[in-house]
Amino acid sequence: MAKEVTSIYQSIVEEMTEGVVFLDADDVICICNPAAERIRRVKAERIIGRSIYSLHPGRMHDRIRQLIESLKSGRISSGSRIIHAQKRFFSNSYTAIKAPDGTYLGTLLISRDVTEEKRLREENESLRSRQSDEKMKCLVVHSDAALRVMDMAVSLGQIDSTVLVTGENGTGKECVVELLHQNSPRRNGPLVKVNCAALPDNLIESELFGFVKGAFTGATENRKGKFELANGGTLFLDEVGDLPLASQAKLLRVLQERKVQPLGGKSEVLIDVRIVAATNHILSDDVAGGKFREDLFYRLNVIHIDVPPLRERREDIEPLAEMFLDKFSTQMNKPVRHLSTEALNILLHHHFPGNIRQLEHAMERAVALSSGELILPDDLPQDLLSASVVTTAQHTIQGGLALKEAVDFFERDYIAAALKQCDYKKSKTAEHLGISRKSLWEKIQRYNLTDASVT
Ligand SMILES: Nc1ncnc2c1ncn2[C@@H]1O[C@H](COP(=O)(O)OP(=O)(O)OP(=O)(O)O)[C@@H](O)[C@H]1O
Repeated sequence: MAKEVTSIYQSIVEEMTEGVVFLDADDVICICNPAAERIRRVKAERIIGRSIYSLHPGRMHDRIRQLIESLKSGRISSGSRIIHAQKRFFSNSYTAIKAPDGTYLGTLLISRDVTEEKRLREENESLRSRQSDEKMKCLVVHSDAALRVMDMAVSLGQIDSTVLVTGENGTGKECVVELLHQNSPRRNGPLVKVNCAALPDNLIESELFGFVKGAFTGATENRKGKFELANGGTLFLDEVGDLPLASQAKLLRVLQERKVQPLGGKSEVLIDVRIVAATNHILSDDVAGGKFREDLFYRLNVIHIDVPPLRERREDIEPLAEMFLDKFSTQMNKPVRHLSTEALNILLHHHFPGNIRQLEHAMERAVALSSGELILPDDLPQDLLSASVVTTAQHTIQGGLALKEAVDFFERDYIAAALKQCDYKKSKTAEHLGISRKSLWEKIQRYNLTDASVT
C-alpha cells in the first residue's frame, strides 16, 4: 500500500504544471519534475544528484545560501521571489520540509507561471490610473468656491501633512482626496481607501493593521492591513467620523508612532503613508458630544479643507449637469442631450440635499428616459419636481402677490404641468388632478391653457 501511495505521489508530481524541485538536507537535488525541466531548461537526469549551487552562477550563491540557511534555522518557514525566464514570469517559492520531530528533510522549490497574473495586475493598475485621470479630466470647477477648494487640494498635495476633508454627502470629498494624491510626490504609490463606516467593529483592526496566520479562527494566511498596503502612498480614511471609540484609540497610536503591529504578530512594521481623512460629520460637535476623541481630532485636523454644498455654488449646477448629460449620453449610445430652459430652472432652484451625486443620478435617469434631444421637466425625478412646486410658491410669496392672485398663479402652473405630464389628454389630466373634466375645461379656458401655451 505504502508503495502504491508513493507511486501515486510520483505521478501527481510528474503531472503538475508547477515546476517541482526538491533538495535534500545537504542541498542536493533529488526530484525535478517535467514542468521544472521545461521552466528551467534542464534535463532531470543531468541535475539529479548535483548540488543546487552547481546550477547557478557564483554571484547568486550567497543569496540562495542565505535563503536556505534561514529556512533550515527556522527563522523563516518559506520565501519567494519572482524570476524572469524564457520571456515568462515565475514565482519561485522555497519551503522548508521537516519531519514531525523537527528534523530538516530538505527544501521544496515550486515554480509557478505568473505571467498572466502579472499582466492582469498591470492592466488593472493602468486601467485604474486611466480611470482616475479620466475622472480628474471631468472635474467641473466653475464657481469661486469650487475653485478655492481645488486650488487648495493641488497646492497641499506637495506637503506631507495630514488633511481632514469635510463636507456633506456627495459634495466631492473623494475627488478632493484624489487631487491631493495625484498632485503629491506619492502619486506613483498607492491610494488606498478604507470606508470606516462600512467596516464591522470586529474587523476594523484586522483590516487596518493586518494579521498573521493563526491570529484567529479563519486566519489561514498572513494578510497585510490597509496601512501596509498604502506604504509609499496615501491612506484615505473615509467616513472617519463613524469610527467607534475603541478603534479611534488604536488609530491614534498608529498615527503617533507610525508603525503597526498585525494582529497576532510579534514585530511591528514601520509605515510611510500620508493620511487623508474625510467625514460628513461636524467633528468638533462629535468631540464636544464625547463621540470622537479630541486628541485624534487634532491629529487629523492638521489641515482642513471644507467642500461647500452644491446649493452654495449654484454656478456649478449647469456646467455639472451638462457634463453629466454628455457623459451618460455617450455611455448609453444616445445623441448628446441638453437641458431645456424649464428643466434648467428647476435644477437651479433645487436645494440638492444629495449634492453633486444627486444631480449626477438625476442626469443619468434623464438621459435614460428622454426621447428627444432636450431634457424636459418630466424627465427629472419626482423629488426635484415636487420641490420645484414649493419653490414656485416661495417665489410667489416673494413677489408680494395677494393670496387670490398667488393661488391663481400657482393653479395655472400646476394645471399646465399636469396637462403636459398627461400628454394634454383632458380626461387623464382631470383624473390626475382629482377634478371633473368640466371643471378642468373651465380652468383651461380661464387660464388660456391651450397646448401651445403650456410650456
Ligand atoms: N467637481 C466635480 N466635477 C465633476 N464631478 C464631480 C465633482 N465633484 C464630485 N463629482 C462627482 O460627484 C460624485 C460624488 O462625489 P464624491 O464621491 O467625491 O463625493 P463625497 O463627498 O466623497 O461623497 P460621500 O460623502 O457620500 O462619500 C462622484 O461621482 C464624483 O465623480
